[in-house]
Amino acid sequence: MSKQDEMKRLAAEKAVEFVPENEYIGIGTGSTVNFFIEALGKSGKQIKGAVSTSQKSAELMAQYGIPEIHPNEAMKLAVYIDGADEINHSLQMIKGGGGAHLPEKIVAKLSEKFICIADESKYVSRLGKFPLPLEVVGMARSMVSRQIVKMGGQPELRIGFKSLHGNEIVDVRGLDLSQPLTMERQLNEITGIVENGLFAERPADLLILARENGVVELITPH
Ligand SMILES: O=C[C@H](O)[C@H](O)[C@H](O)COP(=O)(O)O
Repeated sequence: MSKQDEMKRLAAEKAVEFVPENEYIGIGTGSTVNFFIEALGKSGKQIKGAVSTSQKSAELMAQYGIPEIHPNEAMKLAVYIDGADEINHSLQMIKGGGGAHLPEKIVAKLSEKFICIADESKYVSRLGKFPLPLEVVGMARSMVSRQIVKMGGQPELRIGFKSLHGNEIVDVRGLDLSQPLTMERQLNEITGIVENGLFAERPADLLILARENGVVELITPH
């Protein structure tokens, strides 16, 4: 296992301690969350059910005997566990490297507590090195891209990729993300953008960060 995977596994295993029994929870998407699903399944912890944010996570949950529920069946989720592509010191994030940020944002907003699990390479003082994913309705792709260029960004279509809801993903570099909440709202006002990958309105409440030396830190927003 690579050093980075080892860190992801450590953070994911720690997160299992924060899962309450007999509650509904949310489970995100990605390589870090895959370790979490495995660790939760093997822990023997009993939950009422979990909302998943992708087909891949749902399949893995089934493999480990974790019961799935539809988001519309859950009034609220006790906790949501997910990874991030970047997370800053206020625990605001860029997500959507796997194109799952729309369901992830819905599940995050349904959850009382959002716990992000990550290796130390994801923890940054300023968001923006990782390209920001936009989920875009196909017929608006060019129109949205022109708008993004006017805002100073460089849009790039993720070729051959469709989101869970059949939309396209445009990855954007070069936007000024120094005010993540303002930018999150501004982008979602553009007609044709279904959702962007900034999580500033609903940041994480806790970051479980695994360091290369094997230390796992619990970080709250500051
Ligand atoms: O769309 C994908 C999600 O937002 C993931 O949480 C994010 O891309 C991090 O994935 P990974 O744990 O594979 O780095």
